[in-house]
Amino acid sequence: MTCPKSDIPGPRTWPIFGNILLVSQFNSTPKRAKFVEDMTRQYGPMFRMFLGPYQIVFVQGHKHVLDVLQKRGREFIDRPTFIPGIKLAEKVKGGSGIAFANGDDWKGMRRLSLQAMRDFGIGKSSLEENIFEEIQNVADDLEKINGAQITNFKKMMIKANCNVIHSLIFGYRYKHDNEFLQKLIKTMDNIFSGPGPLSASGIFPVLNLVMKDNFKVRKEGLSTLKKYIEKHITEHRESFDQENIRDFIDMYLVAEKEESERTSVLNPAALLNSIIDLFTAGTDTTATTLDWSFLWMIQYSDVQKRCQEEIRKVIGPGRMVRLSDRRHLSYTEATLMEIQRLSNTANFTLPHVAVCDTTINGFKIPKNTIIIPSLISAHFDETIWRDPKEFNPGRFLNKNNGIINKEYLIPFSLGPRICPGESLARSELFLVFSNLLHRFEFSKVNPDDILSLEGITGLTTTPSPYRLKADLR
Ligand code: HEM
Repeated sequence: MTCPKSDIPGPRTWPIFGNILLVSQFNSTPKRAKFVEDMTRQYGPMFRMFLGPYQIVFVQGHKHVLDVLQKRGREFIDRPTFIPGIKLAEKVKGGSGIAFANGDDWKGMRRLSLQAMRDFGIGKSSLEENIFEEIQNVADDLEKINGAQITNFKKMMIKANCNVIHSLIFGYRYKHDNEFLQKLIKTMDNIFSGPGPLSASGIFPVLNLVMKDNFKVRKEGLSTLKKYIEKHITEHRESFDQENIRDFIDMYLVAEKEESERTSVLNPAALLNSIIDLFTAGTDTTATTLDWSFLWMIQYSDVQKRCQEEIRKVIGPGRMVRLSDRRHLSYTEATLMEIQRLSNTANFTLPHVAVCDTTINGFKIPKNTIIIPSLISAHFDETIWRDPKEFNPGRFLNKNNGIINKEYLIPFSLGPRICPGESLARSELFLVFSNLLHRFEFSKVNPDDILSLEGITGLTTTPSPYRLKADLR
């Protein structure tokens, strides 16, 4: 047995501050992947930085990411709720929900949200019907402007996704031109525009004066969303009928009743914060992935044509593509997989933390070390993928047109903290993508338009601004 190596490579640290400027740069740069690439060139694929007293270790490459998230996922299961960036955000919210909760609180609300997605969503026709309604609304809008330039396609996708989650949680949707829907989306934008969990100004508040870490905007966004959710919870309590469970809130009310005799982890603050998490984690991620999808399709029109040809053959004219068609639409499925591999809407997972003294790749990892597994590094790992930077849906297909290499694609992370919205997101991605391709031809506004396929990082990684047009087929 070899002794663990003690010092993980990393930049020189300063007393008290550690590497605060570098961590801030990581936190706020629109080119996060490039920042990590540069650090990797200097220090190797596993490197560390210090945010004040807190050590942050970046883990890269498929093998080590898999080890940390899945094989030994229990050793890195928690979130670093002790760091000020998270503490502050939780204080504004007034408690924790799912994404930044640990222990029994996390387990209780995560279980309930998974159950909600099972009961109201995945595999149930009601979810499919909800998504169809959203697709119809988007298609109507596209038809109205048939062939005209669209500069903010994501906005259309956000409305649709926001409604799907809204129906799941509150039991109803908005028309796409409804003023409340616009306000809700703006509120979520404000929440996303705030600093990430590794914010340095969370540790040294004086930095708020010089940094762009805008807690104020996030605070206002969270407080507006809280009021909105509270109003719905009150209305649900008043109209609750055990025989007619309408949505996630009703499901919580049932669980609350059943558990009230015992010590329960379910409480109104946990419900409120879990709804905030489902909303914020679920809307932007899926919409951004769809935004990426159509960008790839106008760049690779040959792939678009092949998907459309497959859909035409399997579905024919006159009906929508359904989830049950997925297994017959392998090329379309493989295309979506390749889009997710290259787009990396989430470049990294949320921060994890070592719950005990342990090791990664032979390096000593003391308890409470913050771990940032890189999903993008696993998707570009040359030991797994041939020509990883190339767009090639064929890498997910065998010669019989069957799906392969699924296990290496990890946009939703892996292990105990794997995204609980994965099935919902995959259903939405497939239905929206295939049905819109079935009805419209997407293309560059001008064939000479040069598209950037480099992402801009905020809390998610979005495409650089682009324009496209959609013509009825
Ligand atoms: C394409 C869409 C999506 C992508 C790429 C995505 C990706 C991720 C990733 C990478 C994580 C972090 C996992 C980790 O830290 O190891 C995560 C967590 C999470 N996601 Fe998603 N997600 C998507 C859609 C959704 C949807 C639709 C929902 C809910 C309706 C959702 C809810 C959550 C929640 C609540 C967490 C925190 C889980 C926990 O801490 O236990 N996500 N997601």
